[in-house]
Amino acid sequence: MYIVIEGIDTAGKSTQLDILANKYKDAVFTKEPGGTKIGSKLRQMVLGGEAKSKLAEMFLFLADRAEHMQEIVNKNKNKIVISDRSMISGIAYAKHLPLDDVIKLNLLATENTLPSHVILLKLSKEELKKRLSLKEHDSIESRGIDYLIDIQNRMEETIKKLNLNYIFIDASLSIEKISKNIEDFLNE
Ligand SMILES: Nc1ncnc2c1ncn2[C@@H]1O[C@H](COP(=O)(O)OP(=O)(O)O)[C@@H](O)[C@H]1O
Ligand SMILES: Cc1cn([C@H]2C[C@H](O)[C@@H](COP(=O)(O)OP(=O)(O)O)O2)c(=O)[nH]c1=O
Repeated sequence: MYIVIEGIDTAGKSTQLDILANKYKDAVFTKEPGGTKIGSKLRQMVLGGEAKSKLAEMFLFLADRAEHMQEIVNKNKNKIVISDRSMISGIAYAKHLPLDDVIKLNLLATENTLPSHVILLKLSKEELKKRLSLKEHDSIESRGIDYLIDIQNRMEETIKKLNLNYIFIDASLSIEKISKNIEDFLNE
């Protein structure tokens, strides 16, 4: 199983991953960007906002993704792998490029491996505003509310287009309800 949890910043991914970590003690928990040795360097570079070119930024994420796929996901095929973000973020955040082109680049980076289960936590604009106001922003988050809602829509579109096995969950439900929905989905 290769399970990914997706959602824009503050959707509640880390909160649900903490709960999953208690339930799936033998699973491999990982993240993009930054799940590998070189990935942690790429993460620092990309989230620090050093890249002036949007294309350069996307290729840094793609380099991270290729290494992560080979070293973490593919090397643990006999285990449950649960990842904070995936190619779905990669495709959705590369908003300046046509969806089909970015999908092709991402499939190249992942050697066509797709997640077996996708959990998308979806925020309303109002809830997103509330949550962002409580948080210190990195260079990507500080691009704004409408930007992030657009990304969320692109995540939905990507998941449907790739024909993935998914659940969309209202991220403003209680933490317990969300966790129950996730559990039911993974046990289907
Ligand atoms: N279901 C929820 N209802 C209300 N607040 C939540 C919920 N899930 C998470 N939060 C809060 O929202 C903020 C962002 O959650 P977090 O899990 O860090 O999101 P992400 O990892 O997606 O950025 C945190 O302050 C967290 O406590
Ligand atoms: C995986 C990925 C993330 N991102 C963005 C989404 C986030 O704003 C940021 C890093 O995500 P994340 O690790 O969720 O940050 P945080 O620790 O602050 O929750 O990078 C992309 O732009 N492209 C990508 O391919």
